[in-house]
Amino acid sequence: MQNVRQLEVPLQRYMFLMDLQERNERLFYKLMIDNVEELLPVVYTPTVGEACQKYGSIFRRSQGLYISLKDKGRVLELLRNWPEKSIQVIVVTDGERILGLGDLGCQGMGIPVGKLALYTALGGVRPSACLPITIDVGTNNEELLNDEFYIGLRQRRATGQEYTELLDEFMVAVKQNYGQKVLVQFEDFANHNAFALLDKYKATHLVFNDDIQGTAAVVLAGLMAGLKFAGGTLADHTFLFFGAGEAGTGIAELVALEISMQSKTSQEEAHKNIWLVDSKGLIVSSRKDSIQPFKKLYAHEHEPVKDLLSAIKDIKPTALIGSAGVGQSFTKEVIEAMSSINKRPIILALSNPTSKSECTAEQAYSWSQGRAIFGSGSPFDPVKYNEKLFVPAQANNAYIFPGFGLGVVISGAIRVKDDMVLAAAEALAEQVTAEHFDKGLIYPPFSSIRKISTNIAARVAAKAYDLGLASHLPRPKDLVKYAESCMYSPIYRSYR
Ligand SMILES: NC(=O)C1=CN([C@@H]2O[C@H](COP(=O)(O)OP(=O)(O)OC[C@H]3O[C@@H](n4cnc5c(N)ncnc54)[C@H](OP(=O)(O)O)[C@@H]3O)[C@@H](O)[C@H]2O)C=CC1
Ligand SMILES: CC(=O)C(=O)O
Ligand SMILES: [Mg+2]
Repeated sequence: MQNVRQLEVPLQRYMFLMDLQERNERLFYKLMIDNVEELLPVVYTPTVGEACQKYGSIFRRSQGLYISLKDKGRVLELLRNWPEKSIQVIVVTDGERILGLGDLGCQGMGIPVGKLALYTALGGVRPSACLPITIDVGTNNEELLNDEFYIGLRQRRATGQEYTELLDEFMVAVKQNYGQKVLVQFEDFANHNAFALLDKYKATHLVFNDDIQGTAAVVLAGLMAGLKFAGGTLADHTFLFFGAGEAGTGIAELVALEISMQSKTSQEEAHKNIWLVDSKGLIVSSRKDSIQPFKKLYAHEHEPVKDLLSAIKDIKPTALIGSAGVGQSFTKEVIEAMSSINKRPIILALSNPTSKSECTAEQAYSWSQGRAIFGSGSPFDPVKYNEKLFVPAQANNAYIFPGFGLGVVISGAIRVKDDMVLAAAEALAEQVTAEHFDKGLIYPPFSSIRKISTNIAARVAAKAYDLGLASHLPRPKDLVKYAESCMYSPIYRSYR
C-alpha cells in the first residue's frame, strides 16, 4: 500500500495494481480486501474507464480471452485454450457501451477484468474460476480505428446475422465446455443487443445482465432502505427516470414488480407512477409507435415534453434517477425544482464514470440545502454542508453482482429468475441501519462488503432452492455459514 500511495496519478495506481494482480495474485486480493474503499475507485469506476480509453497504450499482457469475428467456427477451441478448466463465472462484453464512455471496442476488456476482480475481492469467488471475455466485432469509434495502439480489429462493427451467429456460437460453446452451471454475466453491451441477448438466452443458459438486473437490484435496495427510515411505501412515490436504457428501464421494471407485490396490484397499475425521459424527451403515448419495445410500458397519456426541467415541473416526481450518461444534466434548476416539490428529494446520479455523473454530491447537497437523499454510481468524498457531514452513497451494482454470483455458484443454480434478483435487493436493503441513514447513506459501507455479499449470496441461493433451480444438493442447513465457508480468502496455507 505504501507503494500504491506513492503514486499520485490514478491511472498509474491502476497499472501498478494490474501488474501486482499478474505477479502476486494473492497479495493483490489481500490488498483489495483490506483497503476496499481506497482501491475500488482505482480498479473499478472511475479509473477503469480511463484505463479502457487508453488500454492499447498501457497494454502489457492479455488478462482475458479475446474472441473475434476471425475466430468464427473455432470458438470452442479457443475456450479450451484457456489454462483454467473449472470456470464458474464469465463476464463478457463486446465493448459497445463502456460505462458512459461509449464504444471502446476491444479495449472494453478492462471492464470484465475489473468486474471479476470484484467477484473475487468482494464476493469471494475463486480467481481461477473467473474468466473475462471480450468479443471483438469491430468498433465504430473513429478515434480508436485511427489509433496506432488500438488492440482490436480495425473495422466497423459487425451487425445483424454476422453478429448474432458469433454470439450464438459463443453461448453454445460456453455451455458445451463448462456445462450449464457457469454464470455468464453480460456487461456493457449497447442496449439494442443487451435486451435481445438476455431475452434469447435466459431460458436456456445461466445468464445475468449486470447493467439491467444488477443495477435494478442495487437501486431498489437503496429505495427500500430509504423508505424504511423516511417512512412510506414505494407505491407512494412518483419516479422520474432520466435515461431510458438498460439501467433506467431495468430499475423501473424491478420497482414496478416490487410495488405490485407489496400492494397486490397489477404491474400495469404499478407502472402508472413511473415516468421516463430519453434523448427525445418525456416518453408519452403519442410516441408509442416510434419507441423501442422496452419503453412502451411507460408511454403514459401526457402532452409531449422536451426537457427534464419541464418534465419535473409537470410530473412532480419524488425520486429522480439519472442513467443517461450525460454529465452535469442535473443542473441547479433541476435540483432546486426537486427540492421545492419534496421535503426529502431522492436524487440518484447513476452514470459512470465521474465525468458523466448527473451532478456531484456537493451540488446535490448544497442545491437541496442538505435535504437530498443522494447516491451516485461513481464515488464522491463526504461533503460538509451547514456544519453537517454528509456521506454520499455509492449506488453501484458492485453491491449486488459479487454476492449474487456467489449465491448462484454455491447453490449450483441453473437459471436466473427475477425473484432471485429481488431477493438480492431485499438482502442488501436489510443491511442498512438507522445509523447509516443518518449519515446520508442508503447502503452499508463498502468496508463490510464481504459480509454484505455473504448475506446476499445466502438469500439468492435460498431463492434458487425454493424455485427448484439449485443443483447443489442437499440444501445446506445454514446458507449464510455455507456461503462464508465457500469464499476465497487470500491466505498463505501452511504445507507442513
Ligand atoms: N451505477 C450503476 O451501477 C450503473 C450505472 N450505469 C450508467 O448508466 C449510464 C447508461 O447506461 P445504460 O442504461 O446501459 O445505457 P443505454 O444506452 O442503454 O441508455 C442510455 C439512455 O439515456 C438516454 N439519453 C442519452 N442522451 C440523453 C440526453 N441528452 N437526454 C436524455 N436522455 C438521454 C438514451 O436515450 P435514447 O433511448 O433516446 O437513446 C437512453 O435511453 C452509463 O453512464 C452507465 O455507466 C449503468 C449501469 C449500472
Ligand atoms: C457500473 C456499471 O455496470 C456501468 O456503469 O456500466
Ligand atoms: Mg456495466
